Amino acid sequence: MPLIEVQNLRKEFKRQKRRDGFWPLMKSLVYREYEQKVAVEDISFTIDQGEIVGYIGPNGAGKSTTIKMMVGILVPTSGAVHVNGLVPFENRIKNARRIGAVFGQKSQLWWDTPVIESLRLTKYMYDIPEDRYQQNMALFGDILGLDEFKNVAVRSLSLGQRMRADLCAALLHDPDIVYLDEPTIGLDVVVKERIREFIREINRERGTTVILTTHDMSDIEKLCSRVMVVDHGKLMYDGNLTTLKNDYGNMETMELDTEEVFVMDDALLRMGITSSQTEEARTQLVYDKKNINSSAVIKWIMDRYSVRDFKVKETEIEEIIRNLYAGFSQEERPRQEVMA
Ligand SMILES: Nc1ncnc2c1ncn2[C@@H]1O[C@H](COP(=O)(O)OP(=O)(O)OP(=O)(O)O)[C@@H](O)[C@H]1O
Repeated sequence: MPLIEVQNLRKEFKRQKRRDGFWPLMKSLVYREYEQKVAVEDISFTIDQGEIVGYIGPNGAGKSTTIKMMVGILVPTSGAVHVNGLVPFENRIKNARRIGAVFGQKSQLWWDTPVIESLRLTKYMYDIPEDRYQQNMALFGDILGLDEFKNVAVRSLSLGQRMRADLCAALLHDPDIVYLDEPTIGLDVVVKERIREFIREINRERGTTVILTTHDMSDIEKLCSRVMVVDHGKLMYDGNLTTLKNDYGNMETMELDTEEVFVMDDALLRMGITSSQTEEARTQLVYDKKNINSSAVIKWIMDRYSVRDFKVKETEIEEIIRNLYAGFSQEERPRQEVMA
């Protein structure tokens, strides 16, 4: 049986219509008008124990709403969620004991209390046996480097330190599932790497299932074998990263350094090549490698310019996701900029 089962899940919100202008605003104070917002629309998926799944999509796509229904904070309008065989909103306490959650912007620790005391309080809250607490503190503390700041009050921690402390607190009671919302946002590269290592380790050592929402595509590349892409409340893609890359990652970028100033030519535009300048005043040409061969492009350039240097770059995952959205947009809705 899958650990998480989501079937035809839907969530609608009723919200008051906003009116602009003085009289419409006055009128709306007397006559309240509501509009319906479908935040999650007919989403179905299953997640097995031990998976690390990236749940991604642009702002307002419906990611948090889905996760809130899996945690039991929100009641679905229709459809069903089962976690560990339980309906989360009917079994909030039981469900809470088996899950951990870290929401990037909010800490679950006691603000004025030193980290180590906060973690001890978590131990009592979840009734964690002393020996298990010690084992977990040793493993987590080591990877997360908690010793550096364990006696500092939570309010005085840097963002990266706080995130490390929060991750430790969320996993102390050995949850089966952990929901991580933007766990690396705003952190420097070293701390990001430490946090990713921690996520890999608890998944490997403890078999913890991880559901990760992030706008940082390196998190996805480094951690997730499976990605679910949600947009406008609908599940647009569910599969592995390699297929996502193969299906949507056909864009190639050529970076050029030429003696002469490069001027974009109509012939290149007609071939579907776009150009931009890098900060170092190099030219970047972007094209679909399904249609265009990079040697044909470089030949065209070399016939006209003295090329000092050029390199062809692998497609960045951000580019893939942008293509993915652009693909959907052509079919369904106006093009939009995603994952800036
Ligand atoms: N309590 C609520 N009342 C009304 N509308 C809501 C409520 N919560 C979310 N929404 C709306 O539902 C849609 C989906 O929101 P949700 O927070 O799930 O998106 P998200 O993908 O998590 O976005 P982000 O990446 O910005 O966190 C948005 O249009 C949002 O404005």
